Amino acid sequence: MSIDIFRPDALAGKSILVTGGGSGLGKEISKALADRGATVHICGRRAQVLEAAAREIASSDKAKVYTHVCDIRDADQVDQMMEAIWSVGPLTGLLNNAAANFIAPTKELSPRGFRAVTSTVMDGSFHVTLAAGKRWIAGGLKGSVVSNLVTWVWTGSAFVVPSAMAKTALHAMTMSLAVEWGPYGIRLNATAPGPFPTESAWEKLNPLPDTKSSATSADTVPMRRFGQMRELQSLIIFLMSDACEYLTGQTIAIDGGQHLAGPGTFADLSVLTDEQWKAARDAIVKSTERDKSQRA
Ligand SMILES: CCCCCCCCC/C=C/C(=O)SCCNC(=O)CCNC(=O)[C@H](O)C(C)(C)COP(=O)(O)OP(=O)(O)OC[C@H]1O[C@@H](n2cnc3c(N)ncnc32)[C@H](O)[C@@H]1OP(=O)(O)O
Ligand SMILES: NC(=O)C1=CN([C@@H]2O[C@H](COP(=O)(O)OP(=O)(O)OC[C@H]3O[C@@H](n4cnc5c(N)ncnc54)[C@H](OP(=O)(O)O)[C@@H]3O)[C@@H](O)[C@H]2O)C=CC1
Repeated sequence: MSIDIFRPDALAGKSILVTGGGSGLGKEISKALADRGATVHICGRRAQVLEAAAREIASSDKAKVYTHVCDIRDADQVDQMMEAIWSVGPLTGLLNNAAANFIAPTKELSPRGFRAVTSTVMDGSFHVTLAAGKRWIAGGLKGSVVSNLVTWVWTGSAFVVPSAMAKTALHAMTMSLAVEWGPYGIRLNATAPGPFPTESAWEKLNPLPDTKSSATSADTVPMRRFGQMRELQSLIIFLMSDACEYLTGQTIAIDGGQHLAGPGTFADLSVLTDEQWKAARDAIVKSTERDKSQRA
């Protein structure tokens, strides 16, 4: 059956858990999933934040929204949450979105600081993926896992080393389980957003008003702007729908080309004027003509 992902009910019959769905990108994506007819489960550690988010998510549609207070670092809590979810009905999709991060010089990180990030991003996402996956396999059900990663899985990043390490581990999980669980009809993909400003991420990654990193600047994005929520929402709807079930094991960048425009490329030349390009060409031609004049 072909699915038009632009149909308002493209996700009717779907049930999707969004970890960290109480704030930021998770909340906005949850709204879009509910809007397309999915039942949405959100989890996080703060009950009040989740309740407020659930009201917002449900207001955009009649879809059902369930909240779960759960620290995904604790595998037992994750298993209890998954039991509660399955008592309502099995999931069809999981968005690994919950994360922890802050900028810090790596030489200053304590073991607990390192674990605060990696245990949330890597261990936590693995716990939730495993808890969903083993239930899908036992029940003979298909499933779609999408993990919200970052382009540092390809480039690495200074000053956010635990996050870069843990997100890269999930990139490896995505490729590995796509193969191991493909025969069960379980797909794993990931998104790697560029800068989509959210309150919490910007407080932790852009804390100094006068020391802005190029990572959080729109100027470094070839498209010269931040990402818009609806763009990320559309990609996740697509990955959670039945529109392209042959797509698995992929991490898809949605960053306006930012990670391809690094200082080792000529990306910065996009500021040259036509006159400067003409001068550059003249200089190159002169160099070539000198070379030619020396040929036999
Ligand atoms: C491509 C480009 C795209 C553009 C840019 C965007 C790229 C986005 C990519 C990814 C973005 C995100 O993930 S943004 C996600 C942002 N959201 C969050 O982080 C929400 C969750 N965060 C949290 O809960 C907290 O901030 C966090 C500290 C991480 C964990 O809280 P906990 O209560 O578990 O931990 P705590 O007990 O407070 O602290 C644990 C230890 O961590 C240390 N610690 C805490 N903050 C510290 C700090 N700033 N510097 C050093 N160390 C720190 C403490 O001193 C403790 O160590 P000891 O002193 O030894 O005890
Ligand atoms: N914003 C951006 O530009 C980009 C974001 N991303 C990724 O998108 C995702 C969302 O980021 P963003 O919305 O900006 O950040 P937020 O801080 O708003 O979202 C993180 C969410 O994770 C939850 N969370 C954190 N730790 C745990 C835990 N141990 N157990 C359960 N839930 C937890 C938080 O809720 P609570 O504190 O209540 O537990 C919060 O709702 C992250 O994976 C991030 O790496 C990637 C690239 C760019």
